[in-house]
Amino acid sequence: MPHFEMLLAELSAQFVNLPSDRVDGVINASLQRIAETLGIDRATLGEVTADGQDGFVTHCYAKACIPPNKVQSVMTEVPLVMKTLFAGETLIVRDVADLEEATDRENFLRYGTRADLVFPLIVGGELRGGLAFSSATPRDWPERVVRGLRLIADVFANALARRRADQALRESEAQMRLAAEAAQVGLWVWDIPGDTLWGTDRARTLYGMAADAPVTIGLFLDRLVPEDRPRVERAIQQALAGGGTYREEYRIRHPDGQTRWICATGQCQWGGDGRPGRMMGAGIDITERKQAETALRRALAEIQTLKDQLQQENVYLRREIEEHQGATRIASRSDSMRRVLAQVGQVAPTPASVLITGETGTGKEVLATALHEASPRRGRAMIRVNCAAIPAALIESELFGREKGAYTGALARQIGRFELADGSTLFLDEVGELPLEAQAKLLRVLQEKEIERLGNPRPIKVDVRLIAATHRDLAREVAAGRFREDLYYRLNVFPLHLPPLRERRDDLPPLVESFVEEFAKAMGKPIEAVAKSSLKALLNYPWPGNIRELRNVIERAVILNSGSLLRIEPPTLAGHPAAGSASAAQAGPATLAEVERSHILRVLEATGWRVRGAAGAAEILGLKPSTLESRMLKLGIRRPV
Ligand SMILES: Nc1ncnc2c1ncn2[C@@H]1O[C@H](COP(=O)(O)OP(=O)(O)OP(=O)(O)O)[C@@H](O)[C@H]1O
Repeated sequence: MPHFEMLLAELSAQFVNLPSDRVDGVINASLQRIAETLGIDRATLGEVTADGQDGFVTHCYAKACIPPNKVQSVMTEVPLVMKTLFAGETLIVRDVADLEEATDRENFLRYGTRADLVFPLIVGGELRGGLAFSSATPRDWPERVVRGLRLIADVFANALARRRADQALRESEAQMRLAAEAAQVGLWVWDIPGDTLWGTDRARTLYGMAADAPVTIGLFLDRLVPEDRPRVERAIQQALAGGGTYREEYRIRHPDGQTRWICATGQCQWGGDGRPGRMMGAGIDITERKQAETALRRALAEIQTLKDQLQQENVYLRREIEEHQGATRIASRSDSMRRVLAQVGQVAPTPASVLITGETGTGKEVLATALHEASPRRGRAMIRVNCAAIPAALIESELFGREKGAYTGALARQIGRFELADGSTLFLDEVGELPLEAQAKLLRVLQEKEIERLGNPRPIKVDVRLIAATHRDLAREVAAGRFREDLYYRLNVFPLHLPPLRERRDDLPPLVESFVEEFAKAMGKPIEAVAKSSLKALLNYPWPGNIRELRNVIERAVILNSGSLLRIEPPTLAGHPAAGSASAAQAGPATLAEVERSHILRVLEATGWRVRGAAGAAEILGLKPSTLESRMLKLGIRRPV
């Protein structure tokens, strides 16, 4: 074989299985060998840009007599060459001086070229570049040389195409890796016949595998939490048996003892022999999601339990209320009470706020209960708050609730009474005792129909019907600056006044009858009637403690009575606490409430009715002033006027 053809055969052989990172070097060396063999001054390879619009020199060999070709834009510098190449043809120029195309001619001469041979580099029908052989003097290009160089041009074109494809693959692999890393996805490939598992760094971290240690499927299975293992093995078997895909969530126990939840997906690939060749897949750490799910499930279970409890409590409370109501059914016969009850009938179906006024013990709470029970909200329990019994500092959190940590000592979240009463009725007893700041908040709730828990400015909508009660003359309290006028008007939309018992003596007989029946039944006493003289005495007594006092008197009488006729002694006015000289001994055996009342009275008298401060009644009794005040209210103790 002639020398040139042998060279071409040798060069072509070098490109077989040539790693892509060596292609450039071998092309450069080949260009030099060809140029030297054929006595050519310069050999240049240019590649078309990715958009196919231009080209630039990428490989070049030049002898000393001719400078390397520095063409930057082949489109503008050698348009004729490019036109020929795009047509898929070879440009053969014996003497550049004969070229008609001036641009090409001038630029060829500028680069010291007098003769040129240019081959298109075509892959898959697409022009990828050009291979040019140049001479500093005019020369002929024999057919044998042209044929041989065209062959080598094809070899170069294919090598460059392979290098490009390799590069693109590597880039896309790098991008995928980057994306997988960014998404914290671990990629793995299981070579099934060789039983080796390859994984990205992330995958190794996920599965707790050392960076360089070889991994087999057995090692992976050993890492599984034992209860998850059979399920994962089954899923792998199914994928290998033909299912193809695999998706499982399982726990991996790391060598350092920690357990992580992993979600893995995989795809099986079969080899030419029809057997599973490899499985490729990805895994992500879902520990946090799983923990959140568990916490949510636990919370839901807790909510369910609480809901059940609440339902039970509700049933219990309703029964309690019904029983309680049975005992305090409103006994009345007087015209004034009938009028009040008629008003209750009118206002009950509406959502209007109601203000009940009346002396202590006249039955304000009983009336509020009756109103709620006659309203469309009767299906839910009425929520009660005694404003006098709650220390001023706590009243707001009691009414509106508070978030955990709203203030020092607020250890848990507290639902306020307004929220509890949502959809029902809130009974604010002793509303006149509400501190001014709490009054302002109450007014806002009534206007906006939403509350804000302490420590959380997010408003919560509530639908609450308000019934307020007070033994005070609120108009006077407003005048004295102790009660907000605007709140007073808001509450006083529908006022109900309960007259004292002394002004509705007609109610006394039914009340006596009702209490006697209640206590006789509760104590198992066979009482059939009340002595007429007793009834007369009761009617003559002014009842400063109102119905509560009457009830206590009857309770005591039933306790003391033996036989079927009940004798009731009304308290002597002189001995009445409100008269200021209580004497338990004088009144004979007394109920606990009476003993408590007379003791409080004695202390109050001794302190000149001073409740608060050093040596005040509260301090002597070892009670908080607010507690003492609320007890005084309950027991009907008032400073004599
Ligand atoms: N009309 C009535 N029929 C039967 N019992 C009544 C009636 N009115 C009041 N009572 C009873 O009298 C007692 C005092 O009533 P209640 O607590 O409703 O009064 P109050 O005006 O709210 O008192 P305070 O102002 O001290 O809170 C309760 O035991 C209640 O059951």
